[in-house]
Amino acid sequence: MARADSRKILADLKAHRRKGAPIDMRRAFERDPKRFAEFSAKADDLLLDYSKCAVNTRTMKLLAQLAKACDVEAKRDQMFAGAIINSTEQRAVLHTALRNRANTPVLVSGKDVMPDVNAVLASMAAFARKIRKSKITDVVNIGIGGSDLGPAMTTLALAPYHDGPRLHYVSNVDGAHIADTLKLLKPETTLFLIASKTFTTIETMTNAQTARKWIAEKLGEAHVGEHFAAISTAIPKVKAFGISEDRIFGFWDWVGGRYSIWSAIGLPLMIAIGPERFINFLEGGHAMDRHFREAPVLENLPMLMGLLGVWHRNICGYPSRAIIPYDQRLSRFPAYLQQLDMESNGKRVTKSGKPVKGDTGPIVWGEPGTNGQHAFFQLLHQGTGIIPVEFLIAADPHEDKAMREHHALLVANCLAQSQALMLGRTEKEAEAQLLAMGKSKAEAKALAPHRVFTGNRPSVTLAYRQLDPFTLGRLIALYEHRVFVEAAIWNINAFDQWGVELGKELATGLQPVVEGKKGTEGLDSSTAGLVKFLRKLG
Ligand SMILES: O=P(O)(O)OC[C@H]1O[C@](O)(CO)[C@@H](O)[C@@H]1O
Repeated sequence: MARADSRKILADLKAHRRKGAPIDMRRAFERDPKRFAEFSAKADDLLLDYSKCAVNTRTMKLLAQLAKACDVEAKRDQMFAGAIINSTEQRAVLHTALRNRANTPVLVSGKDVMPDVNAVLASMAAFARKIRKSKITDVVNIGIGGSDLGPAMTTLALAPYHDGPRLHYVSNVDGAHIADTLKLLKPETTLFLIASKTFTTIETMTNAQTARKWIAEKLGEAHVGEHFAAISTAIPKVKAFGISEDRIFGFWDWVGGRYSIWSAIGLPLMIAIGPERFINFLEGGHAMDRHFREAPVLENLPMLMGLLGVWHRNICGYPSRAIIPYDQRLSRFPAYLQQLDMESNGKRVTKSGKPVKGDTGPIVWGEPGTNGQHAFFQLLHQGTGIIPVEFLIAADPHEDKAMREHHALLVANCLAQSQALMLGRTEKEAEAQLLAMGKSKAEAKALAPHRVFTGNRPSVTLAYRQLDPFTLGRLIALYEHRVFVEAAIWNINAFDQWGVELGKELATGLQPVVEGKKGTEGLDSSTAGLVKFLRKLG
């Protein structure tokens, strides 16, 4: 089908919503005891419950038609086949090859990439084993964006499996970050991993030079080599920094930074949890790839999440979505998804450079539950706008039986929040409750509006057995593919990030002005005023 069909389906979806699809969820649940069964799907033991979204059978049928009209399945197959789908950079997009545990050939310009993928994985494993057995007690990953968020988030998520040296992550160019980290370390037992796809990112290079100076000052220049290793696609630049070839772990231009946790960028995680568990993590990603390629659209978790994302963004007009893991170890997952989602789909032109009609990526944000409940949930429940929520919850915690009470409370809270968003509380119910609490009729009437919850607010819940390496791999791949599905429908390129360039260029120009080596002439008066103010106080 052509894109004209997709415009027609979008119009049908809008009409369908206007004319009152389900859409009172409370009543829909009362009427249909099978609602959960109809509007949930599983990939093995990973469950997506989307019955608490205001959709019905026709909504899902129209959304499936939209996926067809936008050729989502064909585009997916092109990605897996190594087609040049990152059109502005003329690159294939093959992070899936990095976790291709079936080891089937994956061709880029006619060449199978799997032998190189396997070779890097083997050298990472040998290095990780060596470090895990060595005197190294602390490993510091210096990187930013995709060269930081993935390993940092996964190291925290897999804390129960962490039996290697301590891991530290330094990303910010703010000297406070590396200074506070170095204070915790002994140079003799510290290894620095410099992680940068391009090996030009100014934050990473500045931190790397500071770390290099620290080692040289404390141990002598001759010892620098043994305390550094690097992860990059730019091997000559790494060598010029002074890191020997046997300590460089490469990857390829067909791996985007925010999709690179599966590559050598995952080395710190591998050092933390060991190569075998890292392979389990890759296997999880691969299992989700198979599900994405094989499951029919309405049983396919990434397709469903992508389609619901489009429903909420384009049909319902919700500008943001909240990610709330009821899993403390996923506390950096929302930050990780911010880069994955917003750097991929924060685009205003289509693949052919024309302005997009309608909206693209929403604002993604979140915090772990239950903490968020005591901070911003007020707005989720009673604010004037609607924000779809994505809850994540494990069935089986790692903590021992003595702490089961914690988990029961965690689960109860997670389920209660999605229930409250959906059910709400009417004014009549609020009044009745106040009367039962002993308030007078007049008091109940006055207070009731403050205690009303409009309800009918959408959420999905992702439930899994346990946050182990395999499941974490599945969850990350699920979100990657959801971003892909949305981009395919919006017809945008999810794999470039030109939007980060302008600020970088301007910062380079401003650095000498801030340092006082250049005057403020020609700058806008706000920037000039701020420079002067900061220079005076600094
Ligand atoms: O790994 P590099 O090349 O240092 O880049 C770090 C990050 O910077 C970005 O290019 C954005 O500035 C991200 O896409 C990337 O993950």
